[in-house]
Amino acid sequence: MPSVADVAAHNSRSSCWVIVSGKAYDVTEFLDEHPGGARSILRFAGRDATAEYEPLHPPGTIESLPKDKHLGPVDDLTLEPEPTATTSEIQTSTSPLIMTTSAPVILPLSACMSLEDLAQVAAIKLSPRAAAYYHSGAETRYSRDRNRRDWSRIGLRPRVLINVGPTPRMRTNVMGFDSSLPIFISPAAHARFGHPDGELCLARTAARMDIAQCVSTYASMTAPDIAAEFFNDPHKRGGAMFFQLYIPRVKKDAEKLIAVAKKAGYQALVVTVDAPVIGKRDDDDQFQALAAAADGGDSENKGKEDTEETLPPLPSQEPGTLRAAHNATFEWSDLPWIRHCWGPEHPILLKGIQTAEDALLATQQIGPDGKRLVDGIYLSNHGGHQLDYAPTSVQTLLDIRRRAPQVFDQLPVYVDGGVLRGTDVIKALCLGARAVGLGRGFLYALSAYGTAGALRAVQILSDEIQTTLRLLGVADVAQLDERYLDLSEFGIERAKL
Ligand code: HEM
Ligand SMILES: Cc1cc2nc3c(=O)[nH]c(=O)nc-3n(C[C@H](O)[C@H](O)[C@H](O)COP(=O)(O)O)c2cc1C
Repeated sequence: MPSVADVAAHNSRSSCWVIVSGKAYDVTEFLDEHPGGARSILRFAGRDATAEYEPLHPPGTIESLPKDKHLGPVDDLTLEPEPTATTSEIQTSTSPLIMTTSAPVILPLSACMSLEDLAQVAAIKLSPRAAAYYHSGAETRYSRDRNRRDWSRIGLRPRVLINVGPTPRMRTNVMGFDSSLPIFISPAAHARFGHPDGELCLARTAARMDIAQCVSTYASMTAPDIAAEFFNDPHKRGGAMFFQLYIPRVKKDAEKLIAVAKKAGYQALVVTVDAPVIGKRDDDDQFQALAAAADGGDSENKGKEDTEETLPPLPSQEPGTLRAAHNATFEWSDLPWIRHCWGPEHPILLKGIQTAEDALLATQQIGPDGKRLVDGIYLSNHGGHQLDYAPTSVQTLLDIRRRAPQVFDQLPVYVDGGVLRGTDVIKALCLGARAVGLGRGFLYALSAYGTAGALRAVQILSDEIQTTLRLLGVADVAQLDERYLDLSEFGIERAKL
């Protein structure tokens, strides 16, 4: 049984032991294989890494190391774990607060009237590390910010004196599954950064509010545990469970992920195609660098000034890290392989389509059985996390409408990016989307108030969608179209009456 002192003696790249949940592991050989990069582990060489490791990795992750690397329980864990920079008040150069308030008051849930309110509570509650991760955007953050802005550049044109009845119809079909609302939960990694129940909060919300949840490959809980929470929820009214797949570098790993998702009962596969490499998010990278510096640098360079020799590589230059962990060779011709692994019964969506050209190509992918390989396209720029200056979903919707309008007749189109209001959802539907996903909206809601926060977010959106429909004079979301929009800010004028 190793002692804390034994572990502390293995504090370098040449011999690196860490403690996680009271047990010691030899991670020396694993360092260069770690998708989060060697440096993120080296910071904890010879120390307790639980606080950093735990919210990021699903249970069972470190247990998958070869058995001979399990060194057993640490016998004198009476020592207080060292505080690490994870919990300190590190702020990146852009201080990524979600929203600034002159007086940071935590609104009670009952007083949260919008998703912005929930985001404001989250901004106060989230650790700086989590705020950096959730709020970050690629490079100049242009795409992230434009996502939100573009919805506000579209005006609404209400028709009056129309009897829409007391409750306009909001139900729709999302990937073959009935949904109480034209919204769904976009896949987002690391929900346990925001709340200890992480993705389970969202699974309960999907089940109880009868909407779909798309679970990330990098969820902080296992895909089977999240699905079990959804399917066994005692208050379940409906909903659906989709699995989001990043194609890993090793094809066999993709096959394993798909097999696990199928076995767990996931009902649609959402293949993310905009991430052959992870985007350059300065806030995130800077946070990690500041945290390492606050800890005194990695064990080999502790206390030393940054010099040409000691300067750590940029995250993308570390071998095998997250930036390079995805399969950069995946292409259209691989879709039959994905369909083969996933099987014919359940739908496949491509997430991250950003041009009319690719939307059209998606409709043209035909399998050996003569059927379409893809059942829907999902327009997204990944919340501005991937390619900076990539188009917003509004721009891509307009691009498809102008250059390949037949796409809308051939495949259902889903969108996300910058959506926080019922009016945003309505605008997307008017432009031809079937349903709209929210990423940060749900991350902030669960970070603010766990399951109750996420449930509240759906209630708010439902209320806003319903109010908007009534004020527009529309009785059913299926009746929405471009006539209800003012697109003059995009240079699109209406024909004469
Ligand atoms: C015990 C010490 C460990 C620490 C401190 C640690 C830390 C981290 C950090 C900070 C990231 C996020 C990197 C980013 O988002 O930029 C990460 C990602 C990752 N780690 Fe670890 N890790 C540890 C062990 C492991 C082990 C043992 C495995 C697998 C056997 C693993 C698998 C992964 C994977 C797959 C990711 C990428 C997906 C994700 O972002 O969740 N990690 N890790
Ligand atoms: C913190 C965070 C994590 C994300 N993780 C994933 C992921 O694991 N897989 C994925 O396909 N998309 C991921 N996305 C992108 C979302 O699915 C979605 O496209 C985006 O959040 C929509 O923009 P919004 O956050 O403005 O709603 C993530 C986005 C954020 C903000």
